[in-house]
Amino acid sequence: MDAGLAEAVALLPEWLRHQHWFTGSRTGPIEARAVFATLLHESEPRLWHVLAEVRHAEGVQIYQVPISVHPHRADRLDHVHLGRTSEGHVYDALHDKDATAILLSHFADGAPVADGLTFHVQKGATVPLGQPSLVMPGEHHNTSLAYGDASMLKVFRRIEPGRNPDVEIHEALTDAGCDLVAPLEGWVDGTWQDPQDGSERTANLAMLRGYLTTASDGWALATASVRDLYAEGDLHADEVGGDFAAESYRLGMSTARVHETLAEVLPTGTMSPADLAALSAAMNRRLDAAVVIVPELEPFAAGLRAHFDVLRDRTEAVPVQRIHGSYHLGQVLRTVVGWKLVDFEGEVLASAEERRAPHSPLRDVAQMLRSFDYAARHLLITDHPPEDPAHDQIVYRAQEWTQRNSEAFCNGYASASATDPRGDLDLLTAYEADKAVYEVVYEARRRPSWLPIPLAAVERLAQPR
Ligand SMILES: Nc1ncnc2c1ncn2[C@@H]1O[C@H](COP(=O)(O)OP(=O)(O)O)[C@@H](O)[C@H]1O
Ligand SMILES: O=P(O)(O)O[C@H]1O[C@H](CO)[C@@H](O[C@H]2O[C@H](CO)[C@@H](O)[C@H](O)[C@H]2O)[C@H](O)[C@H]1O
Repeated sequence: MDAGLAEAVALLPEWLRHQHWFTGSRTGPIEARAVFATLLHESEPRLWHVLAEVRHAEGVQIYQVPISVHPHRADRLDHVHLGRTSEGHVYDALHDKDATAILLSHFADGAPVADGLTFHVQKGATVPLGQPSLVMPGEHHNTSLAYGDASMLKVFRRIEPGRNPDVEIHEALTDAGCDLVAPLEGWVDGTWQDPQDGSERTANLAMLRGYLTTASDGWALATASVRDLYAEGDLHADEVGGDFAAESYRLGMSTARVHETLAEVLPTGTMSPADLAALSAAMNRRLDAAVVIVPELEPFAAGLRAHFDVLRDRTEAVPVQRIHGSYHLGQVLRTVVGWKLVDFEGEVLASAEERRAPHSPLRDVAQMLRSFDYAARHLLITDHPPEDPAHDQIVYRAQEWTQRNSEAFCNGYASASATDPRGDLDLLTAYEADKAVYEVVYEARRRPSWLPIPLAAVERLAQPR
């Protein structure tokens, strides 16, 4: 391996430990080695495209880490400085505008860049050459670059062999003419040899899609509405200026339409009674594992199990299809022409196989209902903790807000679909309870101060209906 590259790869473990998108164990030793590296640019900045195999306390994962090397320290990149090697200073290339311009230029070339790295452009798409890139702010699981307001390049960080569901679903919906997502413009494929058994592996590494201008994310809009409600403690959700129910209704309609198109263009099937029993068992297993990680779940376990066990006794099959998979208010953007859905990658803690599997669309609906509950309750933690005299009143208002928006969402969904999601309340509730259990583990690991949100949901869901 190139000596300068080897020195740069040696800097990765300490840096990875602090990246939000690193899903491995942050404590204990981390080791990294390049399984695939391509020199994309020779002179300043030297640009390496690297796939690194990363070993940590909980396992082995592959991460995509493009790095740029400058002979002199670049002050503007101080926040993404990995360290120094004999060749110069090493940076996270995705924050380096010189490097990201080079990356984009490879789409325009339209030819394989090197062994195992191929940039594809969708027919009719324009690559926004010359537009400077900006990393999308926020704590995300990948790194997305906006090139002006023309296109957005999403660079997947954790790489798993096979098609990435985000690319697969954007391609299917774009080809179907669906205008409820940003249109797919291109993608990057990588092929490398598995370091364990030498077999060839291929994966989607990045995705170029149209930039949605005038977009506000659903979480920001919904929580602004909740803030309005909290400020008027005596008024109900339908009486305050920032009522969100009409948006929730429209979001329900857009969700139903995306589900309908996905069912038209991607494979569908059914969950037989035996499959439902297996789903019930899987939900119970997830709960068992979660109770070990978060013992506060224990008092509610029996109540939750009742929702999962109902699925075991079903006698009729349930239709399944590709769905969003990790649906929440942060995954929907409100533009002047309506709601758009983003990020079809599925749940970050789920396996690649689970993320590609077909499910009932009710799973997405249940997840969005959980998100309404999150939006309603998250300010309780910071602004109205239990010791605040207004706490109980605000909790009541939060429940009203959740109920109002959940109903509006389901009404909107039912108006645009042959199915009212409340028609199968048992399955909907089981999915909600399963997601709440997932959230308990997610928050315990990543945002412990938010743990009361899913714990309150678990407590509510554990009561008999
Ligand atoms: N096409 C787009 N146009 C404008 N903003 C977008 C677009 N796609 C995503 N975003 C914004 O970027 C954020 C990150 O994108 P997302 O696909 O969810 O990445 P991640 O999986 O890393 O969270 C989204 O929450 C959204 O606010
Ligand atoms: O966005 P991802 O697909 O990576 O999903 C993960 O992160 C989400 C948090 O950003 C997490 O969602 C949970 O918190 C949201 C508020 O931040 C809330 O709206 C969701 O309802 C709640 O589940 C998601 O669970 C996790 O997989």
